[in-house]
Amino acid sequence: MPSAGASPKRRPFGQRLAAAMAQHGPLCVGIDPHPGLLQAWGLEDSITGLRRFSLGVVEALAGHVAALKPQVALYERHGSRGLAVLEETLALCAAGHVLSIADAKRGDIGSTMAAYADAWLAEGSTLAADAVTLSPYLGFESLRPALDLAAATGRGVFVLGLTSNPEGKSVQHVGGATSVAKGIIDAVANENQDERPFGSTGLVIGATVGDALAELGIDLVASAAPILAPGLGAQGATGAHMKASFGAFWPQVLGTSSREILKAGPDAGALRAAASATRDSLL
Ligand SMILES: O=C(O)c1cc(=O)[nH]c(=O)n1[C@@H]1O[C@H](COP(=O)(O)O)[C@@H](O)[C@H]1O
Repeated sequence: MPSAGASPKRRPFGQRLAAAMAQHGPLCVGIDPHPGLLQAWGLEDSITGLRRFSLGVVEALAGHVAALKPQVALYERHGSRGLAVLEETLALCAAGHVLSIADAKRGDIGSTMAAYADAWLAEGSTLAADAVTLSPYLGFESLRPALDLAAATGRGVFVLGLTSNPEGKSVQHVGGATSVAKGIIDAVANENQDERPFGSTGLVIGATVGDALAELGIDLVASAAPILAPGLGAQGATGAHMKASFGAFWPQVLGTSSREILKAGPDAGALRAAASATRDSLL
């Protein structure tokens, strides 16, 4: 069983991420083993294919990018053996000294949230990553067990603020100048007080949000949050779009792209070249 009370053995996630971004540039590569990508790599949609794909991505990119982000759903669809491959993938990230972000998008009532926190953030959990994505739409405070455990173990979280999908607006933009998303971003700012360059409570703001930050009057500098920005590549956003959308908040932004880079595999050199080209578009 994971041990929630263990003392931290590592620097806070926000500091470790800032160092990784300074060393490798502001790119995270998502590990999204879609059936079509497995096929394109010459692999079966099976546990063996999932394992070869996942370990191949980590082996190719550890030491070359700031972070890797396995998409948990694509392991869950293979059942318990898929989760075992995810555990192996996270362990290989740790061994390769590349930060891991488990894209699990967890969010539940507080008592259940504590169990999710144990899975993704506790010492001794085989699923623990350096950070996990969380959904705050049961109320930001419902995330408290995960926020507290991340702080205790030197891990981080990325809380959904403005998501990259077009449907997100129907919830997140509600309220205009006092939007639902702004309330979440203010709550994140409260978690990161006095932490610079940024704290360990991050935000997800889609690379595809266009003018939404300006329209909603959102100040990301005040949040002191690292910003995970998906939507780059396969969802249509480019580095130029992102720089226009984020403006003065750019130093906080960690772009993340999955399919656009993964389709360059399985050759490790081709994967690295695709990641480098995307990273360079963010510099
Ligand atoms: O939390 C995420 O990473 C996420 C949030 C969001 O708003 N939009 C979004 O696309 N994502 C994830 O980022 C990845 C994007 O994959 P690509 O579109 O292939 O680059 C997927 O795993 C999504 O689940």
